[in-house]
Amino acid sequence: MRTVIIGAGGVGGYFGALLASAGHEVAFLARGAHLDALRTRGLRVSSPDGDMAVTGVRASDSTAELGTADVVLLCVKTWQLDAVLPHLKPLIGPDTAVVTTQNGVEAPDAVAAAVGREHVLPGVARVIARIDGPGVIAHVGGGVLTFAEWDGGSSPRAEALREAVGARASVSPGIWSELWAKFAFIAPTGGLGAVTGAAFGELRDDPDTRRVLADGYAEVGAVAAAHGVDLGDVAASTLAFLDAQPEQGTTSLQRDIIAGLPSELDAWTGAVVRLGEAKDVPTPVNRVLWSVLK
Ligand SMILES: NC(=O)C1=CN([C@@H]2O[C@H](COP(=O)(O)OP(=O)(O)OC[C@H]3O[C@@H](n4cnc5c(N)ncnc54)[C@H](OP(=O)(O)O)[C@@H]3O)[C@@H](O)[C@H]2O)C=CC1
Ligand SMILES: CC(C)(CO)C(=O)C(=O)O
Repeated sequence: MRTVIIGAGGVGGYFGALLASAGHEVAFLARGAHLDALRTRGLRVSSPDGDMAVTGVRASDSTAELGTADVVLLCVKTWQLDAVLPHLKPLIGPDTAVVTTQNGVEAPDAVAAAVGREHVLPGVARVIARIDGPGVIAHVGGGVLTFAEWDGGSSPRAEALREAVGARASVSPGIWSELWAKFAFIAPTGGLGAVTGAAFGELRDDPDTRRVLADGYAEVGAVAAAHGVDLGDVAASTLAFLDAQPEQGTTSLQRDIIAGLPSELDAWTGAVVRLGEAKDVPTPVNRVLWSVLK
């Protein structure tokens, strides 16, 4: 299988290294010092599951140099998508699958507008990984890529990708519920975490912030329902998920905002408000978080 990874960061570097280590042909779109390091020293991933080192890496800052792919793993941040999408065309053959990994629920539509819906496999990345220096990725935990065809079905190309990634991949008929369920967790938790600076443990233990989170999760559930996705008692299930996370855990949104870096706020909290407005669903908790953070 020929895979092109768009964005060799935490997600792209980790899953790219997994595929390359399993003997698949992998090429990376990268830039700057990271690109130089990939070309000269290769890609290294430190991981509690065992380190990976990929040498002889094919990498470029131009998709035109990478050629068509069976699978494109799209691994840039949401705010970097607009710049990348017009450059996907050289990678797309008749049956190419573009798998989205972005947090939030809007990336599949944005990619479909650029390359055609028939090429898009909505995906969810459950991993904690980050760039630790040029050519180096730190994998902290998790590591499962879930995806499906647009309608939740499987296909020969989805099965081929599942086999290529191995135990760390699954094809899910509930891919849209999975995307929305993760969204229900990250947007309110990320927003409240960014406003307070508190980690998961403190947010869930304080009865007041716990209540704010429960209300924020329920709002995303109502927005999801209005968009045709039933998340059930999402406040209860998402609080249970939060309770199982490490006490010191935080979201990337919180870390990026507090560090003064560009963030995915628009695709997380902003999207809750926007998608709620589109269906006349009030989202007061998320709206306050959005108003403060933007
Ligand atoms: N990291 C994680 O653990 C998880 C992340 N996600 C989601 O996955 C997505 C990717 O996140 P993550 O992997 O953390 O992001 P990273 O910032 O680690 O990686 C993105 C990479 O793409 C590169 N890139 C962006 N635009 C271009 C371009 N035009 N040309 C070449 N390279 C480019 C960036 O380079 P540069 O640094 O130069 O901009 C960077 O190396 C996000 O939507 C995130 O929410 C989901 C689950 C977990
Ligand atoms: C689920 C979580 C919190 C794990 O890193 C995440 O996806 C993020 O922070 O972007």
